[in-house]
Amino acid sequence: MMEQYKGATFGELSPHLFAIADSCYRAMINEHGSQSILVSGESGAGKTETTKMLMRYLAFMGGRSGTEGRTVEQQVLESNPVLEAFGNAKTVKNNNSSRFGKFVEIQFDKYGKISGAAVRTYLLERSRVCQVSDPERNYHCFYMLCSAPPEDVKRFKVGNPRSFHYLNQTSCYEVANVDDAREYLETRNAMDIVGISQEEQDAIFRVVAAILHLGNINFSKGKEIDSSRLRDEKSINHLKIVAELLMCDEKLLEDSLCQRVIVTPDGNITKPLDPDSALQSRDALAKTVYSRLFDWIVDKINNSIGQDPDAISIIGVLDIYGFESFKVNRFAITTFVTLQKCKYDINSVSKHDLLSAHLTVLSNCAST
Ligand SMILES: Nc1ncnc2c1ncn2[C@@H]1O[C@H](COP(=O)(O)OP(=O)(O)OP(=O)(O)O)[C@@H](O)[C@H]1O
Repeated sequence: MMEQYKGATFGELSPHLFAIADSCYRAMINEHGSQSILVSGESGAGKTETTKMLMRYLAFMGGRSGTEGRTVEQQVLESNPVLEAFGNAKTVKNNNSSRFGKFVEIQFDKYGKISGAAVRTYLLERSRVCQVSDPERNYHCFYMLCSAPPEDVKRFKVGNPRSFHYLNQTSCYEVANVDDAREYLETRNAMDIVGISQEEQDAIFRVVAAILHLGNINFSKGKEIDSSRLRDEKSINHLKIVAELLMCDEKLLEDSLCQRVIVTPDGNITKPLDPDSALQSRDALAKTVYSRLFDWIVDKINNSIGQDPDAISIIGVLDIYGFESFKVNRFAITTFVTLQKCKYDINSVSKHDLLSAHLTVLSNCAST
């Protein structure tokens, strides 16, 4: 199919994503300018699969033959299973839904050959780490770790996913035709390929396990007014495990959950948190640690692939978030507020205005 579309005039053959990739590659060569392909559509429409096929076509056109070792394009394609383990989850619409935006930048030299690449990710859905509802699941990596070989389950102190609060808010633990135990081994294998060492892999899964235990820490009222303390022996035990896995001081960890530090010009003031606020600070920590882990993995992949500072042009492929429809959509509410701030009358808003409001919200999210 790639051979058929290679060099064919656009529109001459049936519509195909290879026709788009081919005209994009030719435009880059003939007009000496960088190009971008935007892949958009509803969740589950096939954007991520399309992005992978577009990359295969660009590798077919711009790949180097006879290169020793793994080529840039192979490495980009091989990074997908790692990104999907940490950034994809089962949703209502798609068993393998990307919960982040991805811009793959493929760099070309003056001969039109691929010389480097970079993967940039946007707006990982952090809330999923702590909050998930039926019939959806949390990120794949959590279930993979719980289904790991017995020695790893013991080493990372995990077990049945039903015993973790961040996983048992929904009754969905398995995905049809997906074997989490096999996916765990395949993800570790994919990590080997993208240059993540065994030691680093262990550290990654320690963080994943720590987040699961963090979610099982609960609080009750402390002695002082509006203060909190660990609720019971179970919570104390989970805190100990988190501190051990994250290699941090147990007391400092507890303080960071039960207290808030206010920075003032006259010095720092420590204020206790009530049990509800302590729960919020627990969830905030889990979300922050997870999104930093994700960013670290993306950086690691980029270092391993390698960039070409002398690239003549690039082809970017943007795989954006799939559109979804919720009963309560907080993003839409934020957009509505933004529209009101912009003094729009909501009843006379055109699609174009709505889109620019969405973009304003997106860029605000990105900058905060
Ligand atoms: N070209 C294809 N051939 C066969 N199956 C496909 C193809 N494209 C997509 N699918 C099927 O549809 C599912 C959803 O595709 P994909 O994950 O690419 O959707 P998406 O648009 O990226 O969704 P989201 O926005 O939720 O991430 C895939 O897991 C696969 O089973």
